[in-house]
Amino acid sequence: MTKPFAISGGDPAGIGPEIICKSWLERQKYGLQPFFVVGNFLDFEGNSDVPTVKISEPAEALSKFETALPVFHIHEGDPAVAGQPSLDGAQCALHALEIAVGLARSGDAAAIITAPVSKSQLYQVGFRYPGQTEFVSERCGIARENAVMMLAGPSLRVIPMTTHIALKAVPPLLTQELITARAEAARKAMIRNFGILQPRIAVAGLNPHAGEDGNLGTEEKTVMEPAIQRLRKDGLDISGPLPADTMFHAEARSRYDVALCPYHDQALVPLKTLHFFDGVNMTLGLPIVRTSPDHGTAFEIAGQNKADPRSMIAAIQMAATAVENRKEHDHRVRF
Ligand SMILES: NC(=O)C1=CN([C@@H]2O[C@H](COP(=O)(O)OP(=O)(O)OC[C@H]3O[C@@H](n4cnc5c(N)ncnc54)[C@H](O)[C@@H]3O)[C@@H](O)[C@H]2O)C=CC1
Ligand SMILES: NCC(=O)COP(=O)(O)O
Repeated sequence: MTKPFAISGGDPAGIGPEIICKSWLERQKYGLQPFFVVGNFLDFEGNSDVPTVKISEPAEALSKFETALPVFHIHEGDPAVAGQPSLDGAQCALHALEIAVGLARSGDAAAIITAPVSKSQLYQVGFRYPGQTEFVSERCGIARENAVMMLAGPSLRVIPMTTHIALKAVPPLLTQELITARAEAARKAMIRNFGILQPRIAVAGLNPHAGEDGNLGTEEKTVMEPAIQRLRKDGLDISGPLPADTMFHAEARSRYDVALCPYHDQALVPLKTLHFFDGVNMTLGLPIVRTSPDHGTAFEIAGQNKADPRSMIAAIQMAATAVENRKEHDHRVRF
């Protein structure tokens, strides 16, 4: 590994600084690649007993990482007050995200790991994206509607085919084109990021009991089945639409590598139930590697030394896995 990872600091009033500092403390135990954090130096200096060092070039992180947490200082301002989000903190989070993506795009960072942001705080400072997934995708030249979110833990990977939208907006968006695009993205992502050369994809139905043969909703018959059949003809190992209530127990999970779900909570409820403390959010289809812990800012416990860093550690580890696998498997995938 010749380039360090960039971690965008997230909302500085949340648990981001704490889980980043704790991850640095655990760097040897978990064999973490060198990383640096992008944010306001003051939010990390004195945040805990972790030594910090200001860097002005990402490459400096490589030599400094063993003895201190390297901070790429990009935002002037007072340090945030833990648990009290502010507009200045939201600006800092947004600025850090922008810079970190740029460093990954330019190749100065080997990957980007994003600490949690508060979407409602970001919306107050002009952020116009559903989430970081769409922001990072657009910065990489991919239209936001083509951004693909995946959450993954040791025993489950899920892709919500629609993300941060109201439930009533889901059925009109669930088209054959969307299912096809998400399935193709899933297939490529399994190969290039995880080295799963023949990925098995399962698709959850939209309605209870996957529509009960058209009696509890028709989207399965009119939209989902035709899309899945065509994908199967094209050579994908894809099953469904499956009743969502019975596809997440252990034996069912052993039959697929990734599950596509029509809407956010259908995917994230099983994932966070199984893997809240070691789940990772990864954006698929990007020229760069972007991962994130699966949880949010947890303002109510910020600054109290209660935050569990394992999801952040898993996000750093998954980024390293993806970087390595891409070297070996990217040539297998046509973009
Ligand atoms: N990747 C991201 O940037 C994400 C950001 N969010 C944002 O986070 C904010 C808060 O969202 P919530 O729904 O409350 O979810 P949350 O994940 O921040 O908190 C849910 C519950 O889990 C606890 N928790 C979360 N992370 C923890 C950790 N590492 N260790 C110990 N306890 C932890 C919290 O204290 C709370 O009880 C929202 O503004 C949302 O937009 C939510 C999910 C992901
Ligand atoms: N529910 C997942 C989540 O909020 C993460 O979103 P993103 O900001 O990574 O797009």
